[in-house]
Amino acid sequence: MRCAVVVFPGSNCDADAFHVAKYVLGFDTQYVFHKESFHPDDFDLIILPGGFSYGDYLRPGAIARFSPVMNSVVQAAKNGCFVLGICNGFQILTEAGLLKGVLLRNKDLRFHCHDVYLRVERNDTPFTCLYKQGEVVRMSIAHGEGNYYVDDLSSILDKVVFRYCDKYGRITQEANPNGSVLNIAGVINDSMNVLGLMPHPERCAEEILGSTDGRKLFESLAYYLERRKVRC
Ligand SMILES: NC(=O)CC[C@H](N)C(=O)O
Repeated sequence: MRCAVVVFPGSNCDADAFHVAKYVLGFDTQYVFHKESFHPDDFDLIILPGGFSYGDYLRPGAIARFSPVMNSVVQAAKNGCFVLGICNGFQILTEAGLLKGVLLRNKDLRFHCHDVYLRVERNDTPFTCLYKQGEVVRMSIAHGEGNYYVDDLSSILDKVVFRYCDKYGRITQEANPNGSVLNIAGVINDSMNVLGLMPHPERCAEEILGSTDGRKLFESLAYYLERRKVRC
C-alpha cells in the first residue's frame, strides 16, 4: 500500500496518521506537503489528517481546499485512489466537493474531545469490509465543527458509513455529540473510494491506546487492495 499523508499548515494529526500507516500497518508511507503535487497513480491511499488547517479561518477546510496539493488529490480521487479524510480531512473533502454535505459548528457550540460509539452502517465498502454489518465500535472525537448537515438527505442515505450510537448500537439523541443529522459520523462518495469521518481511527489503532477499533479501517483497505477482484 503506497500511502500519502498530506500536511497542511495547522494539521496536527499528521504524525499520528503517519505512525499508524507506516509502523502499525506497514504501509509504504510518506508525507506530502500542501504546496506539492503528485501523479494520480503515485499512491493507493491518500490521508487528509485532522487538525486546524489554516487556523480553521473562514470555515474549517475552506482555505485548505485551495491548496496546490488538492488538485492532485482531486485527480487521484477521480482516478480511483482511496482518499480518507479524518476530522479536519473530512471538512476539507466536503469543502472540495469530493463528499456531499457540510460540517457545521457543534450544536452546543462546545469542542468535544472524548470517545464515542459508532455503528458500522455499511461493511460493503473498501474502508469497512473487515467490520461486521451493524458492529458497534469505539473511537475518539476531537472537534468543534462536526455537525454534519446536508440539504438533500435522500441523496446521502445510502452513503452513510458510520453513525453515532450508544454502546448497544441504538441511534439516540444522547449518543449524538454534535447535532449531526441522523447521527451521521462518516460518509462515502458514489464511487466508494472517498471516505470522510469525524472520529479518529488513527487514535485507536493500538492496544496501548485502549482500543484497536480504528485499525480495522486501515486493515480493510489493505485487504481490499490485495483482493481487488474479490468482492468484500
Ligand atoms: N481534530 C480535528 O481535526 C479538529 C477539527 C476541526 N478543525 C474542528 O475543531 O472542528
